[in-house]
Amino acid sequence: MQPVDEGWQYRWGDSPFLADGTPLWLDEPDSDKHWHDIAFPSNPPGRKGQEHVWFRVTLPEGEWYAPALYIYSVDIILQVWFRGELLYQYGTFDEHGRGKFEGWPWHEIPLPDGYEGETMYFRVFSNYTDIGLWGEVAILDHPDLVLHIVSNSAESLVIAALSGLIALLALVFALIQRRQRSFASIALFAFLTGVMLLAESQASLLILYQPLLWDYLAAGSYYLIPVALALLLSQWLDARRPRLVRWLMWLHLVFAALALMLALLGLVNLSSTFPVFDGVLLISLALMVAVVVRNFSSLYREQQVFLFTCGVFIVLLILDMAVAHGFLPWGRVPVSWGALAFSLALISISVWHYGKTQQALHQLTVQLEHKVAERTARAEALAEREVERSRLLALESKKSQKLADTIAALQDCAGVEEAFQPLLQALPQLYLPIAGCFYRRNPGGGYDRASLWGRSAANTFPPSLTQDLSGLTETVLPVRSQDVPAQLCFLLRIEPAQFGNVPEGVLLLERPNLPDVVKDYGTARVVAWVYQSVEKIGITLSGLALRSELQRFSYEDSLTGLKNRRYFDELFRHEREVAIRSERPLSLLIFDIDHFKRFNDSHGHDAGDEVLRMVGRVLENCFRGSDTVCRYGGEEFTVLMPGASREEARQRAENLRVTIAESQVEYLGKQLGNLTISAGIACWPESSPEFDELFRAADRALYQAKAAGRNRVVTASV
Ligand SMILES: Nc1nc2c(ncn2[C@@H]2O[C@H](COP(=O)(O)OP(=O)(O)OP(=O)(O)O)[C@@H](O)[C@H]2O)c(=O)[nH]1
Repeated sequence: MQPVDEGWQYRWGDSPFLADGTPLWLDEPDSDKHWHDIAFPSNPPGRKGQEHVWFRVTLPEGEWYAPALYIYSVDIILQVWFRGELLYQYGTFDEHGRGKFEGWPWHEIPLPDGYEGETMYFRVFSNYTDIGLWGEVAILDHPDLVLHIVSNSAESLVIAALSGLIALLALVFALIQRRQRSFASIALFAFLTGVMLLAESQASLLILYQPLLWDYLAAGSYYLIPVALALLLSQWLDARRPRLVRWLMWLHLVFAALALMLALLGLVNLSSTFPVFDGVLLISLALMVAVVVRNFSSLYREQQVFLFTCGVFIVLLILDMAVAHGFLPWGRVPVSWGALAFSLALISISVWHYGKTQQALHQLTVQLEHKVAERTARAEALAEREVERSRLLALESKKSQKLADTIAALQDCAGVEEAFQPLLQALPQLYLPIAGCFYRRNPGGGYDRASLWGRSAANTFPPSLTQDLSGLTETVLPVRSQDVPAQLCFLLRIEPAQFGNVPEGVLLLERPNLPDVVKDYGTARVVAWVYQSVEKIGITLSGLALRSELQRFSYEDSLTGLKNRRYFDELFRHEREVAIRSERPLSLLIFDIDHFKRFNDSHGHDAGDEVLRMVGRVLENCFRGSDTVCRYGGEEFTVLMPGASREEARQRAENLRVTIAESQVEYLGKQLGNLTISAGIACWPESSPEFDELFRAADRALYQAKAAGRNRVVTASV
């Protein structure tokens, strides 16, 4: 490639044309004074609003197969004259030599043989800020030119493709992610960058030779880049209400739409919108930079990196702009490198994010697995606990049923003594599988082992306990599962107790050994149940004791301790049946104390009571166990003697009479003399074949004894 960078001359204005269309300036004698030297055929000094300029150059020596003159770009339309002929034209010149902007393509002008040393003329029209050729002008072979173009553009094409790919990926993310708007803005930014790089690359014309179309695309994407940037910024700084940024976004959007529309309608030249845009861009970039700098610290690290690369990209764009407007000498500004930096930043951020996401996912998976394992274990424990709980409940309900049966059996008993038999039998069934032992109070006041159950219970529980139950601590509610002692002690109390408030029995149990899963609450529950069961048994036995006591009271004479009249009446009926059935005799003795009124009167009622008690004691000794002695009322007594004949009865009565007559009555240390009794006897069937007459017969005999002078026994005869 041979740069054409020497011998350039320019001449403001447009050449007049001969009738055959040849410009006069091509072959004007004495023309050198109109032509001025210039280092490069671009923007000659002293334009003063002129829209036409001519350049000429003498083509240098060179050896080429198919030489062509390569011009990077032209502002804005061009005719190339060589050897008096129009060799090349870009754009359409009207009769005034003016024309419309038709894009900024690169130009290849094939050179005829022997061009070396000859002068080439360039007629340029421009109503744009710049006028003239632009970039570089050089001679090279056609294939080399193609290669040159391709290699010039390779970088941009690759980066454009990369940007396109990123745009696509960001678009996909925008569709599937939550932070859609950010991704959509990044997609737009990357897409615009890609399009701009492709459209601005020289190779685009090799793909499709539509310079104006590519320029529209370049302009559109270029104009919209600040829109994407502002959009992104406004989203990232959403919390800070970046009104200025939004306003700039709308400004650029409206500008892009207006510029492209007006250019397409032919109302303005597309080229003339560039300087305006660049001016606006400079201002809005400065404002956006200010906003970013102010809020930089509130952004995420990746946003900062992204904005930093955007900044690099924008600086390159500004440099490119400065070159385009001639503020800087021509040189290729690596705008694509800015885009590359942007793409790489995005890729790195994505990779970093991916890594972080993977890491977070991994952690999440580990956490989830951990949680699942934890929950499974908890569920299993709960299930196990539930099984054990229902087992415990089933056992409890079985035992409660057993307790109910036991209580019912106890209630059927006539008294406490009788009740202890079924109770001792029931205890092992009530409390197993808890090993235990029940002690019953002995007459000496200590406690003897009465029932023992469960493995190793014999070694655990001693055969007896001392009266004071030393070494034992009574278990009382409430208990906490954690505090349950190794040995439990429950006292069985019966009210009213025969011996005051002393327990009638002691239940010792080992601590219930429950499965771990129910231990925390189950142990206390079982202990409470046992406690309540002992209480219930105690209450039941107390009921029995009370019942016996009441029964005793209803049949007993409280003064003498002998059976009373009610008892006598019932017994008499019973013995009557037995006697009739067994045909055994039944004798009845009725007696009363002689002149008891007199005794009472002379010694007092209390002394009389003592006499009655004394008679009671004598009676207990004078009769057999099978004979029943009753106080029939007042000072009148009866003795029922089953199986006793009349004679036997008489003898016992006589024995009684003598014993009483001989007994000294002593009251309050004073001897009160002797008393006598009178008695009447009747015997079935000897003295009274009619049973119903038996009592009356005995009574009559008593009356006869009284009448006969008292202190005697009269036997009723038939
Ligand atoms: N101290 C005492 N006196 C009683 C009790 N029950 C009845 N008496 C008395 O017993 C006396 C019975 O008197 P009577 O029925 O006249 O008979 P008596 O004086 O024993 O005369 P005879 O039977 O004819 O010998 C009355 O004075 C009653 O008050 C009692 O529980 N205690």
